[in-house]
Amino acid sequence: MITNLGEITIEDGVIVRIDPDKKGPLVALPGLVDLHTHLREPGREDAETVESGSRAAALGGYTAVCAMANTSPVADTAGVVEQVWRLGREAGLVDVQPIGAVTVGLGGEQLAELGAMADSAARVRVFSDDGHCVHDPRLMRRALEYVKAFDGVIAQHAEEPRLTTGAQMNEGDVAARLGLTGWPAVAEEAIIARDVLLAGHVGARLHICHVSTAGSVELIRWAKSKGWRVTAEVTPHHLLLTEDLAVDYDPVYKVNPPLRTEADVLALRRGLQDGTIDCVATDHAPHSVEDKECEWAYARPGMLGLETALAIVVQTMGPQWDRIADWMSAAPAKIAGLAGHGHPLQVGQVANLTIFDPDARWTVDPTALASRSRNTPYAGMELRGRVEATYLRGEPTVLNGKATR
Ligand SMILES: NC(=O)N[C@@H](CC(=O)O)C(=O)O
Ligand SMILES: [Zn+2]
Ligand SMILES: [Zn+2]
Repeated sequence: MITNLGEITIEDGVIVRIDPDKKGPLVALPGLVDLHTHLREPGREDAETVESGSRAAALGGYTAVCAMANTSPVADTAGVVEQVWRLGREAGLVDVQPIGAVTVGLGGEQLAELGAMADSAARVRVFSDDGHCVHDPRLMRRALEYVKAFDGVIAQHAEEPRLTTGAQMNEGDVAARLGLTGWPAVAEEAIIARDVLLAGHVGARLHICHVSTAGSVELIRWAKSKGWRVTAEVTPHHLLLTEDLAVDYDPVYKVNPPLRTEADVLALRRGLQDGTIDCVATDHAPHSVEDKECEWAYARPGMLGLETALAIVVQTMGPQWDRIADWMSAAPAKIAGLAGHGHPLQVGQVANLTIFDPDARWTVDPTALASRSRNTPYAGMELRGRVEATYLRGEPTVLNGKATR
């Protein structure tokens, strides 16, 4: 089959020709890769399934997503990660790469069978207790030592739980005014400081999930200057939104780590621009209506991200297409060790790609999203730029802004 996308020609799933003079107004990017997605299956299929989340991902321009382990049962054995991997293949909309839990049941007490997950059909290379912090420093050290043997990586949700008990939003003036318990920046920074030291000591790879504070950016910059193998991600929402949105107690803005201050947002953008932060990851966190549309204190933290990520990154960082290809495709593919993803658009490469219309305007309608949940913080917002088409190994998963299956 030969497909002609303006300047790019695909044949049998491979890019066979690029004619720069045929370049039109649309932007072609390598298929996006999300390092941090919650697909909720098994266990919370009411909020999302591998299939619905895969469709949301394809519509957002993704060709691969890494599925977080905080499912029920937890993805802490070869059996569960293989199940998620198989469900991803059946859905066939994106490559679903399971992340394995670091500890049994995310309990933080006993290492999970990391080697068995690595050797399974799912070939797990990224391990995370996301949702929870691997709190015990000795266990963290052992996890880093263990994955070093097969060049795996520990992705840490950096949150010192003793400093965030009962926390509801960023600690500061706004929380004080609203009467909500604060989640201080130091709770994130203290764990990052500890873990970059551990990663340096062990010589293993550490990845920091959803970096949210200016101080965290400084610590990661310092760790990288030491030559330690540390990478980091930022979410689209932490690049745009601030704590002030909590004023009306709308729990759609409740998220972990919390939305921070304008100064943090600007530091995160600078950190991404100067390479301190390696990539953008969505932390797509679907939650059911019961879990989300209730009082702030009872609502689960988390927001949708897959279908809006690219437009938000273009809005916050500008149309720097080569950098965006790095932040949202090459860098996350490299961190996750995903062969066949993240390569530049060149003749001879597998045709995983995204066609983006930078001028299309659309209004986010939570009920029109492919996700089974509707907890988007961008409801009613007009966004500029939309994914027109997504190709996975040359096959369209999205055409004219609609999923093909
Ligand atoms: N980000 C969130 O607020 N929630 C995530 C967990 C997490 O990423 O820590 C979830 O699983 O809902
Ligand atoms: Zn997390
Ligand atoms: Zn998460």
